[in-house]
Amino acid sequence: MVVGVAVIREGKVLAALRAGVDGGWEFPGGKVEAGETDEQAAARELAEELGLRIEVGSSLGLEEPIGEQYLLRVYAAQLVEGTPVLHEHADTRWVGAAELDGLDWLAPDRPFLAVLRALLRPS
Ligand SMILES: Nc1nc2c([nH]c(=O)n2[C@H]2C[C@H](O)[C@@H](COP(=O)(O)OP(=O)(O)OP(=O)(O)O)O2)c(=O)[nH]1
Repeated sequence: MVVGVAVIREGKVLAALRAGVDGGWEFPGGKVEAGETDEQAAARELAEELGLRIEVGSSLGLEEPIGEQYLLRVYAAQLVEGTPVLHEHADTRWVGAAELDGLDWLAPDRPFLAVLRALLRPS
């Protein structure tokens, strides 16, 4: 299982740019380790990758395959403390609902965008 985290602050979500040839915009996070819950993995990865303290909330509800070995779940989270420090990513950006489709997301992430748009822009 891979967990991605949609950190939401003031109506925007934090997108992170994975560096390298297979790069693209993603939800920061990573693989869930043995003995860890999704939520623990999410909090650990956000501290390691970006130096952020978060409060992990609900899953966005979908699971999307990443290749043949992994599934991606994305969790909403609130920022408790910190500003993003780029330990592994090439860039980060706070993105509003209207700007979500303009980023070049990794393919497994795209189905989550509609759910996220509704969260960012409650009707
Ligand atoms: N973190 C993250 N990974 C994603 C997303 N979408 C997506 O396809 N992936 C892929 C990219 C990677 O192949 C894989 C995540 O692996 P990773 O290398 O970040 O995991 P990790 O931090 O635990 O690192 P490691 O096990 O390779 O040391 O999932 C996403 O939104 N967030």
